[in-house]
Amino acid sequence: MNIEILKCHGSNNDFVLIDEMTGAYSFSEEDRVTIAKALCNREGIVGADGILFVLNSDVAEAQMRMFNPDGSEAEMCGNGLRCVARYVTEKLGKDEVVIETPEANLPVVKREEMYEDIPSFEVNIEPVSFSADSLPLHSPHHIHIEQPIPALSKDLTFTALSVPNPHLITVVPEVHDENLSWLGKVANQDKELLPNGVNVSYVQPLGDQKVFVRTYERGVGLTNACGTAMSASALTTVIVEMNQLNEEIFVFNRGGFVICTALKDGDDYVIKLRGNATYVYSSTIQLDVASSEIKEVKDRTLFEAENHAYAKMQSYAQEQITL
Ligand SMILES: N[C@H](CCC[C@H](N)C(=O)O)C(=O)O
Repeated sequence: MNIEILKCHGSNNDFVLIDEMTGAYSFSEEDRVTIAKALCNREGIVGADGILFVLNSDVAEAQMRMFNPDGSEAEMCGNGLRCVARYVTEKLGKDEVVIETPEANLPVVKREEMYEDIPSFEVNIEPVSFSADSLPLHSPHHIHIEQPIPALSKDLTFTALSVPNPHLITVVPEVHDENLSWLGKVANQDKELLPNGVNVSYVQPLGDQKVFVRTYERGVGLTNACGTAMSASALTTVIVEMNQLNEEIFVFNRGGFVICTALKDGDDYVIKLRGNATYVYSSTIQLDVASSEIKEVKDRTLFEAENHAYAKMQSYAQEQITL
């Protein structure tokens, strides 16, 4: 089958967006898993941290379904939702729409530039829960805020929350990728402790309302950035009184930076995630579902200007981390 693809990214957490609103495709659930594994494969011709299927919705302007490279479907994807927000708002000629996701219909809005020539999109990250059952995390504690998890580490403490995909957050003085990789693998292998797996993030404080976040993503591994993890990390820094509620928190990552704001609505938290939604290229892929073989059947259309602009924003972000 031929599939039109749009390669895009949020903070260099990159995705393949496939528009099903046109009715051109009728993917089975098996097709979605095959497409995710084939197109995300970094040894293949495309390579990505996930697939964003954009579908029609009965309850919102569009629906997003996100699949990890291992074929698993995630409840939510923050960087991906910004890319879908840009795609749907531009397609419908609106600045604000609602996107249906598995556990919530989320408002998304086009915001002003956050860096020279980088328009920003702001999305709601919710529902948020600190209940261990919401991940699920099988633990003697109902709530984990800076609590040890002996099965994972003898000296780190963790905050557990779902947004609504599952996250473990730990604050560290310095980020070491090899330690995080090991921790992420152990956490995602222990199906007794975390039956649905988990995204694991290190948070390094950088000063007032500024953090660096590095994430080992469930179903992927280490990525440049994880939108839901950066949001969960920002909220965690508020809960542990490192940063302020209702104030912008600049979350730096390997791929750039985003701006998170944690808000409280009664007993519920919601996190506003604001960041880029950059297009890299569009193309047409021919996929043989039986063999999972893919080949490109059209020359790529490159979005060179916006990638040039984004490269400048990314080097600005790298400078902030080393300051
Ligand atoms: N790996 C994540 C899904 C993608 C989330 C991430 N790319 C984001 O931007 O939030 C999970 O399985 O929960």
